[in-house]
Amino acid sequence: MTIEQARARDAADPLRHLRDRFVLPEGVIYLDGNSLGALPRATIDAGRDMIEHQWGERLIRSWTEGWMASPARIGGKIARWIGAAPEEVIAADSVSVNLFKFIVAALRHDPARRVVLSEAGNFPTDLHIAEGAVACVPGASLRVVERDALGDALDGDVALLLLSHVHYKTAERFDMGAWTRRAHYAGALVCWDLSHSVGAIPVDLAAAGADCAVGCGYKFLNGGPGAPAFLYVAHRHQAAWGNPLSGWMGHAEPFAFADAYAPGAGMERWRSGTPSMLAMGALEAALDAMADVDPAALEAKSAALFDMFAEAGDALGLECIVPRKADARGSHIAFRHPQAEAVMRQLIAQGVIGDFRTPDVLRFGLTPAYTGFEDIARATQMLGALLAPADCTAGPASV
Ligand SMILES: Cc1ncc(COP(=O)(O)O)c(C=O)c1O
Ligand SMILES: Nc1c(O)cccc1C(=O)C[C@H](N)C(=O)O
Repeated sequence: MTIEQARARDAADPLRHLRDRFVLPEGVIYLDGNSLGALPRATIDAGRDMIEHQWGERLIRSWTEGWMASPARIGGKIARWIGAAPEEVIAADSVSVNLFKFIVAALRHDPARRVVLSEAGNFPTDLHIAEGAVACVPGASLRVVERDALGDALDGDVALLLLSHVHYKTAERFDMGAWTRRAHYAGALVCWDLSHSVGAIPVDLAAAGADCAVGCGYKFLNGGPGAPAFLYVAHRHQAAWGNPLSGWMGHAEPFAFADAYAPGAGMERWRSGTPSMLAMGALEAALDAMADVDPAALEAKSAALFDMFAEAGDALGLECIVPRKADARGSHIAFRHPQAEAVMRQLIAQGVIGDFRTPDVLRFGLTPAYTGFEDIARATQMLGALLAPADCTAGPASV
């Protein structure tokens, strides 16, 4: 596709106006929103208000003027992105910390089952945290198997199946409904890590019958570096499950300053310590900036961006490691290339920001809210120029 054709597609894109809601630096084609989302313009003013007014002027009064309620309020704003009811979601801590909470909670919930099952090659923190969490629970162990062996490994010992909805490297998407049903049939609970799906493709935890989920605030939700993550617990489990990181902010009455812990109602118990309010404010501003956007429209745009990139990749002879079927993948494209690291370094030096993932993967995030067709046309042209073998037959540029 020529640059002119790509521009025409951008002009016809019903989501094109969303791009203006983000700060996108001149001279940069940003294809890494699946790692760190771009800065929403609204976050700048919200950050100023948070610092100058809420912190600077209102000082400690802000805790009762909105800060204490913000994890649940923000959770309620995330709910629409994941097919949850507002009171099933809360913003808190990091994905890593929240995974720990759920793994220990699930193991405690059913003492007859001692195994946490996950996929080999899952995002490292999921496996590392699971390794640490099972070590805290007597008799528990972690079972890690290849994707095609998950079904057989889902036996009567499994307490929790821990899966990333979209794989961070290959973008493969699990069929959430089918795998949740399989886990339930085996008597296990499921925890979905939504880090690479939330904010880019529709997620429907309720329709899938999911038990619990965690997700990231700084990728497609654009909440800023180190943004708070979130937790989801289905209504039906909320009363019975407990947070092993039982900090005072998750207490039923934090300001009763009691010695003994009593869990807060609903999702409140999944809080642990004091939230970072500057980070909460940035995440909330980002969610508000996208509150009118339909996740299905984002998915359709993501698919169109993917197809354009994949076609260009085919023409360059690149090996795409992401499924071609739109409903079997997330919102990035990735190629295997023997010189992936060097190629990505050069691309970044030229202003095309994707990333390299070991050992040989070139990865490009497609953030439907702000990535344009012209971005893809230019990025793939630059990629093609880098990959083209040096033309030894050509003479000097001028004679
Ligand atoms: C699937 C997945 N889970 C978790 C994380 C990150 O966890 P944390 O926010 O705790 O660093 C990432 C990316 O960093 C991820 O891709
Ligand atoms: N969280 C990150 C960070 O603090 C530094 C660099 C990258 C990240 C990431 O988010 C990595 C990302 N989850 C990935 O899919 O590779």
